[in-house]
Amino acid sequence: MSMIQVNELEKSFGSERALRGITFNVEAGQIFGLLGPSGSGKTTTIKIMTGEFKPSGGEVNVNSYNYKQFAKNDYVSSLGILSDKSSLYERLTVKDNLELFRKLYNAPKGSVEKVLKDVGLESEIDKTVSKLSKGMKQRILLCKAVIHRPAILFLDEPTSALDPTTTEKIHDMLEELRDEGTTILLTTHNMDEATRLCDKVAFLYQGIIQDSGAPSDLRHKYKREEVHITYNDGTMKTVEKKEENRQLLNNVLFSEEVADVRTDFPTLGEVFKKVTGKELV
Ligand SMILES: Nc1ncnc2c1ncn2[C@@H]1O[C@H](COP(=O)(O)OP(=O)(O)OP(=O)(O)O)[C@@H](O)[C@H]1O
Repeated sequence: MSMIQVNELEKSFGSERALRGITFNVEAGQIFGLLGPSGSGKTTTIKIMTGEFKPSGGEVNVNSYNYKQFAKNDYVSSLGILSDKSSLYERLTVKDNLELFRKLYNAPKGSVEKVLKDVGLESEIDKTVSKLSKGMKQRILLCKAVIHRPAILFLDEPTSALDPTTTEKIHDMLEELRDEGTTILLTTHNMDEATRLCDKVAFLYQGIIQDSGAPSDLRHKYKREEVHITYNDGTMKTVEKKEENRQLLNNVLFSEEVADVRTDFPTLGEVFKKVTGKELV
């Protein structure tokens, strides 16, 4: 079942076309990654789905709601949102912050303790937010976004500028949420994150989806059919993997003169560069 359906979506700001007709679907229980460099339209796409921006053209349906219904309370309460605008009350404790949101969303008692345990911060429950590290605050923001167990989670760069340990903890939590059936749409610049987490990604560049698919399918699609051979004397040779070289390549595997044989399997970052001509930074 498709949880998110985006069809020929357009968004212009004055004469600037931030989104130029993008189309994609996200299935229920998938983690979908929108990947693109700064200014490619990732945040604009999320803001349309959270009801902050109106589309200039095209169609968007999320969880059976059409974008014209995105201001409805029951739509809004089915979402969890983490963006650079998400914030906490710095002078309140972690518990008081999360209790506020628990009550706002009518989540059951005990949800605060449970969600803090999920991110490994149960021991910080009585700490004042201003005394937490940046990585801890980000994990508490994620707690705030998921305290009511939303059906859909929108995450705008959830791990940017976080250390590897915190990033790992956030990834574990997102995988758990996915396993519980939450549909997650995230934006990232981080290709390792996308490769590890996403069931499907879309490469967004200049407001256009340049290609999309499962990370491993995209890596296979754009791999070069070449074999790099290094001989014992240090010389190297690149041979195209095609029928007329079959005998040569078969022999290489058993040759005593060959030190190393390598094929190209590009990273998702290399695929992005191949498709868009641009580094994903
Ligand atoms: N409120 C706005 N008013 C005018 N232009 C905007 C507005 N929001 C976004 N834009 C423009 O739309 C384009 C896409 O911006 P967007 O924020 O969606 O990019 P992004 O991919 O999320 O970038 P980043 O990775 O830097 O967050 C940019 O050219 C930006 O200047």
